[in-house]
Amino acid sequence: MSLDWIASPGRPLRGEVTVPGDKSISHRAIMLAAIADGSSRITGFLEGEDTRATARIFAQLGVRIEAPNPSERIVHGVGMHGLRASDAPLDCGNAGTGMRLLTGLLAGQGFASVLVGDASLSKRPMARVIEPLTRMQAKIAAEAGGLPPLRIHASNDMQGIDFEQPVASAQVKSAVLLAGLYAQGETRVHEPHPTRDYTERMLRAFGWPIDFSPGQARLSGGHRLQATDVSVPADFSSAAFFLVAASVIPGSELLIRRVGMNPRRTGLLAALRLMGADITKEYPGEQGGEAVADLRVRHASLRGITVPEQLVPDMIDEFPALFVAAALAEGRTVVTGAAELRVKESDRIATMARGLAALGAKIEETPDGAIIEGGRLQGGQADSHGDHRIAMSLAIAAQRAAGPVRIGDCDNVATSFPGFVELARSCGFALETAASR
Ligand SMILES: O=C(O)C1=C[C@@H](OP(=O)(O)O)[C@@H](O)[C@H](O)C1
Ligand SMILES: C=C(OP(=O)(O)O)C(=O)O
Repeated sequence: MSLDWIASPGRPLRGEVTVPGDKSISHRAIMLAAIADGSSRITGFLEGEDTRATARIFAQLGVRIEAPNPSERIVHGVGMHGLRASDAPLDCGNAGTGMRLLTGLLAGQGFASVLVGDASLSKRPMARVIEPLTRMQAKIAAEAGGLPPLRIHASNDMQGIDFEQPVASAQVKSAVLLAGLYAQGETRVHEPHPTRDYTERMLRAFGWPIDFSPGQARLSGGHRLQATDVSVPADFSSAAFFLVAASVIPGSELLIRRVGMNPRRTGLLAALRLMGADITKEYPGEQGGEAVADLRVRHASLRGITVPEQLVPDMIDEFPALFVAAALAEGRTVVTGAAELRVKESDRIATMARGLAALGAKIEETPDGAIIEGGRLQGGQADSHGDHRIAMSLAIAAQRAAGPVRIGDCDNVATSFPGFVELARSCGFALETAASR
């Protein structure tokens, strides 16, 4: 039985919130710690379904992982060649990041693996990783159309490549770099636009020689990783829902604590500020080698903008929330260059267009974005299509609707944001859960 949410017009948001650990960093921390020499302690680990699936997979591959406390893992690394075959398929759940990065990491092992996922992940394109990995001599079979399950055969003769990436994707870049650890010679990746660089930064933290700058990365195979402790900052993408919610609900003022501020993640901050948002950065610092800050957000009257295309990769997961801000702003917002949204957990252009239209918004889909006329929202029914970010975005929209909104199929929020309902309520959201009808 799945869960619906009933979200109602809310009161001003007030107080302080701390959102869970970064999903991208948590996946990578488990992966690198698993193939390092020695034991690594991960703190701030995201207890989400996606990252727990990745941890479970490494346990299946013979890595001992302890969980002494919530959000903490001790990973007893088995070294570069210590992973062992699993008889059972490796279930990545809902996680594109898990599946794509694991495909790269497992491509150069001396044993075969099968990667599977849930209904949503089973529809997501994997050819984008299979193609470069095949050029590196990996042997990977997919279903028709390059879809999961992926059957990865043993390969002991991976070769480095010089890869010109057609789409800006940190997952594809990371898959190629992780395969490059096991390849002979040099692996180079060039991106059409810089994307999040967590794999590169974490490889360096684990002692692997790597050269990288925005838009390019280069490493050679044949080294080893040394265990290190990883302190995971709070996920900007989870903070994003509170940034938008407090911006659009009159009378709100929220403080969001110690949020990861890697510039490849904070495009939404720039977009919201262009719209007139009142968000200030306080106490900038560092956590686990990443920039962090407290973010203070106060309600402001937002106006529509044309979202600069160069911001798109830096806010790729934040468009569902941005669409809500746009639907409540004065004037027109235009999004272009964001066709990647169509191959996420759902087609996020279509699901947001449908969801917001059901609440009376004027929103027109385009092949690579949307045109949204700001205005008023009404109550009604909207479906998240099992997509965590759509569910949370619609819950924000409902805080400004004229009546309650029933949001269908919200279980998957636990993939990235366990505890969202409780945290949202604690600062003023009107949000109830109910069994699906
Ligand atoms: O590398 C990562 O951790 C991620 C990269 C992005 O995907 P793409 O690489 O497909 O753009 C993002 O949407 C996803 O949530 C996490
Ligand atoms: C796209 C996302 O994640 P993934 O690709 O890992 O499923 C997301 O969290 O918005």
